[in-house]
Amino acid sequence: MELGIRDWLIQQSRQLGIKEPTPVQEHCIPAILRGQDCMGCAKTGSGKTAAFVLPILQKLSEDPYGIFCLVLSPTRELASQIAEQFQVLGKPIGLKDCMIVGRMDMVKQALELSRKPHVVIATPGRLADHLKSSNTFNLKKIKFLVLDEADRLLEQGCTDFTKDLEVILGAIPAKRQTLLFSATLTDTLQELKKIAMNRPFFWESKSEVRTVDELEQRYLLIPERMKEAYLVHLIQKTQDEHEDWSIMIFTNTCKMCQVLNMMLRKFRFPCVALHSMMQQKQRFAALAKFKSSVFKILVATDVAARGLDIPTVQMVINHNTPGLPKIYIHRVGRTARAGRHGISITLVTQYDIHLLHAIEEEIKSKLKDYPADEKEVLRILTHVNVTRRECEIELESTDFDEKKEINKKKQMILEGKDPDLEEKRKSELAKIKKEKRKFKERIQETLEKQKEAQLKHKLLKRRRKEKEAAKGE
Ligand SMILES: Nc1ncnc2c1ncn2[C@@H]1O[C@H](COP(=O)(O)OP(=O)(O)OP(=O)(O)O)[C@@H](O)[C@H]1O
Repeated sequence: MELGIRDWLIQQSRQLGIKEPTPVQEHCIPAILRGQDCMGCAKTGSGKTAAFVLPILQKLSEDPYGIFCLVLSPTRELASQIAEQFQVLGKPIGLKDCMIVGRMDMVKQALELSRKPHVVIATPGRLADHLKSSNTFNLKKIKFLVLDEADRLLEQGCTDFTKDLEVILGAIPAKRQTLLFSATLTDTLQELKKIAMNRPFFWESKSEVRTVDELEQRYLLIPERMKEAYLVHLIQKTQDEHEDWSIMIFTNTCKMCQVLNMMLRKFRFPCVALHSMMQQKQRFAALAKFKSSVFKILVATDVAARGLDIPTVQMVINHNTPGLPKIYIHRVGRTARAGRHGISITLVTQYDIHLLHAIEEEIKSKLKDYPADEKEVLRILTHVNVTRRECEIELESTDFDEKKEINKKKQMILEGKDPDLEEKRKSELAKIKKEKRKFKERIQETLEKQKEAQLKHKLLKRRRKEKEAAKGE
């Protein structure tokens, strides 16, 4: 590499199969080494992680101290993956890293932080908790702040990181290098520019199409009640036709994820689930089993949509059409990475056609129809639907929904809210809304009655006039 990267790092990169730089690396690494802030927007699987890990390690090797760099990631699994890249590439300099993510032992983490690791890789919530509760470490001397999946960290999705980011940004020095990366930076560009304060070097891959050429993108227009039968059919077909295969299935809720996983297991498919209602240890274990091909199917919610790099994944199936094109881009980006081929199949019902159009408009490419064997799907339809229903009943008999409520309450407590008060507030709000709706309906009714009366009155008047006119004649 002619990018100013030292020999030891080049040697180390080779161990990861990194020989020639990808475009995002070619452009961003020199800028980072020059000391500039950097915003890199490049397609999924194009090597954005090494684009920041390599120059940071080089700078660290020139002046090693802790805590030198802070990396923020939206999910715990992605944080763990970034930590792995730092560990492999930073081995020759004896890199000390530390991962600070939620639902893992906080005391152990505090101890690790106090030992001044070179690099801290964290999810915002847990790091903010440590900053608020502990004085055994500080981030006042960090040289680098990295926001991986930067747009996700800034948007107000179901997990809102903005408050935690405020705490973190308040704890780090203003004089630092800020590096922001994602495959979808453009929506949040202005907010991101505020975080990268020193007129950042901005690099975006030029291609019009937002997904990679090696990805074959298909859709299947089907009725809602046939989704699972198609899913089973697609998996069976892949299993029959390929010796080496691996599929990621994305669903929209934790419950659906759990039901599909149970159902596919009943069909003896080797699959595991990954969603936010699982214990963190289970989550890491599920991912490890999928990565090592012990299980060939991962059924996941969008917690696995961004950043995860599992080279063996050949197929992504969207069990639901993503409501946001951005989510689609990240989901299908779990396959066809680093120049490999891959296929994505999105299940679209008659109610989701507008979503499909929005996706096509955003990615600047048309999805093609997938030719499925409908007869085969019809043959298994009843069996699949009965099995699915059985799994739903089975799940309902467990405390899955209850756990969800408990998790919600826990989250509220962490946010400093009183769950009971919140509950009351919600039900009162619902009551007020209901009353308002009733009031509106009553007004509507009265207006309609008035209109009707006016019409009747007009009609009578007209008839009377007509009668009088007739008499006059
Ligand atoms: N220069 C390179 N040559 C070959 N492979 C590379 C190179 N750089 C990175 N890779 C490999 O490409 C894969 C994808 O890289 P990475 O996970 O960094 O992608 P990404 O751009 O961050 O994707 P996403 O947007 O999905 O997070 C990894 O397995 C990585 O080891």
